[in-house]
Amino acid sequence: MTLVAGVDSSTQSCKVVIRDAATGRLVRQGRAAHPEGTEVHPEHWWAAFLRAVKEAGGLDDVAAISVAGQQHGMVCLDETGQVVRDALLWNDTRSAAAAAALVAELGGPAAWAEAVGSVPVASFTITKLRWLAELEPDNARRVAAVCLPHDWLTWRLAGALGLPFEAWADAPPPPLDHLTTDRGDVSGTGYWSPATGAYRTDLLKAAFGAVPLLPRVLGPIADAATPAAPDALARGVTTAGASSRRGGDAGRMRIAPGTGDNMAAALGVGARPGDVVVSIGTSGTVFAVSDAPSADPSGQVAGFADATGRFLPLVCTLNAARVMDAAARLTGVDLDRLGELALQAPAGAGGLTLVPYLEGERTPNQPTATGAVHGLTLATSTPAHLARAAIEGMLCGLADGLDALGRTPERVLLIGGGARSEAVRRIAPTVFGRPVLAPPPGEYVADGAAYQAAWLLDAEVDWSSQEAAVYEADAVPDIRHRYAAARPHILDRPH
Ligand SMILES: Nc1ncnc2c1ncn2[C@@H]1O[C@H](COP(=O)(O)OP(=O)(O)O)[C@@H](O)[C@H]1O
Ligand SMILES: O=C(CO)[C@@H](O)[C@H](O)COP(=O)(O)O
Repeated sequence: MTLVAGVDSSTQSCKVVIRDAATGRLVRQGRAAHPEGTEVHPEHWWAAFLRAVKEAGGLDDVAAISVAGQQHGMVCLDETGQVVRDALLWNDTRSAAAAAALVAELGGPAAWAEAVGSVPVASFTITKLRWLAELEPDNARRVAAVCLPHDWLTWRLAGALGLPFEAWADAPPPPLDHLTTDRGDVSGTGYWSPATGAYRTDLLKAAFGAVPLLPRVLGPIADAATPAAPDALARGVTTAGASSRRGGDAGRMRIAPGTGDNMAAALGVGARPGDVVVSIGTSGTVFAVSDAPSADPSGQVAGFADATGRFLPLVCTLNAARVMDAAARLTGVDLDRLGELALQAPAGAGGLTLVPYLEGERTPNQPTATGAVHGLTLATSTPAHLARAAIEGMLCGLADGLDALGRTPERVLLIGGGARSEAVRRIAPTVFGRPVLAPPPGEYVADGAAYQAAWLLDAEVDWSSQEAAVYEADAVPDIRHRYAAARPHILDRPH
C-alpha cells in the first residue's frame, strides 16, 4: 500500500492525515495546537507540524505529502532565510487603514477587482506589507522574500528531507529561491492575478516600496522539492548560509504544491460546479468552484483561484466557530451542551438577535466593530435563547455570504470544526432557507492536501466522496430580517 500525507496548518491547529494513495482510506492521523493570537512566529507552526506528525505515527512510510495552510498570512524572511518578525495572520486587522489607502491609491475597489480579482481588506498580504513598510521600516528593509504560511512550511519541509526526523526541528532553512507556492494560495496575496496567472509586482512595489523575492507559482501537479529552473526565479537574492539537499534522492518523500486551506477543503470534500461549500472554522467561508475568474467590485466576494486550475470565488467572515466558543463561555457550558441549549429555544430565539462581530468583521468590512446582542426581554434572558441567538447570528453572516456569491446552489455542503455541532446542522436550513448536506465530520482541508499528494504520484487518482447527511427544515425568514435590522447597530472597539 502506498501512503500519502495531507497537512492542514490552520489558525488554531495543525492536523495531519495519512491515507492510502489509491483509495483515500484513512490510515492514521494526528493534531497539535497552534498558539493563540493574530501574530505568530512561523516556527510554532513547524513545531506543531512535527508534533502532529509524531502523533500520526511518522512519515517514514509516506511516499508523498502536501501542506495546506491558513491563507494570506505575511511571512517575511531575511537574506539568510530567518523570519524577520512574527507573521501577521489573515484575522489580524491592524492593516485596515493601509487597505483603505491602497484601494484609494489605485482608483477604487473596481480597479483592484479588475487587477487581482479581489478588493483588498486587512486580511490580504499586500495590506500587511504596506503596514510593515509604514510602521516598522527597519523590519521592512530586512525583507528579502515574502511568502505565505503553506509556502513557508513546504519550504521548511523540503529543507528537512533527507535528515532523520529527530533532526527536522533544527533543519537549516533552504535557499530562498527554493520557495514555492500554488495559484490557489497566491491568489490571496493581492499581488497575483488569477485571471492572467501572473504576479502584479507593480502593485507590490507601490504598496511596499520594493519587490522582495516571491515564491515560484507551481501548477496543480508539481514537486515542490524540485529546484527551480534559473529563468523561473523571480529575482536574484543572496541566500547565504543555506544549503540544498534537493533533487533526485531515490525513495525520498515527494512534496506536492500544497495550497490555501479553503482550496484544499474544496478538493477534500469533492466540491464540483454547482456546489457551495460553507466552512465553519475559525473563519466562516462560503465558496464555489468555478470555471471562470470572478471580480466583484463590491469587495464581498474574493476572486480566488483554486488548486486544480479553476477558480474559487469566496466570501469570508472573521467570526464563525469561535462565536460558539464565546457563547459556551458566557453560558458556562461546553460545546455539546451549548448545542443542546440552542435546540431547546424556539427558532428565532424569541427575537433575541446576536451580531457576531467579536473579532471585528471582514465581510462586511468592519474591522473595528464589536459584537452586539439585541432583543433582550425577560423571556429571552435565558442561556438557551443566547445559545440559539449565537448560532443563528453566526449563520446569518454566512447566509449573507451565500447571497453575495450570487448563485443558486445545487448542494450546500457544511464542513469545518463548527459543523460538528448537531445544532448548527439543524439550524442552518432555517437560516439559509434551503437544505444542507453535512458530510461525515472530518479534516477536509488535510484530506484535500492528501489528495494533492496522491495526485502527484498518479494523475488519474480518484477518491470517492463520502455520503453526506441531509438536513432539512422550514425556512424561518424572520431570523434574517431581524438580523438585517440589528446588523448596523454595533459599537466600535474601545481605544
Ligand atoms: N462539536 C462542536 N461544536 C461546536 N464547535 C466545535 C465542535 N467541535 C469543534 N468545534 C469548533 O471548531 C473550531 C475549530 O475548527 P477548525 O475547522 O478546526 O478550525 P481552523 O481550521 O480554523 O483551525 C473551534 O473553535 C472549536 O470550538
Ligand atoms: O482568510 C481566509 C480566507 O480568505 C480564511 O479562511 C483563512 O484561510 C483561515 O482559515 P481557517 O483557519 O478558518 O480554516
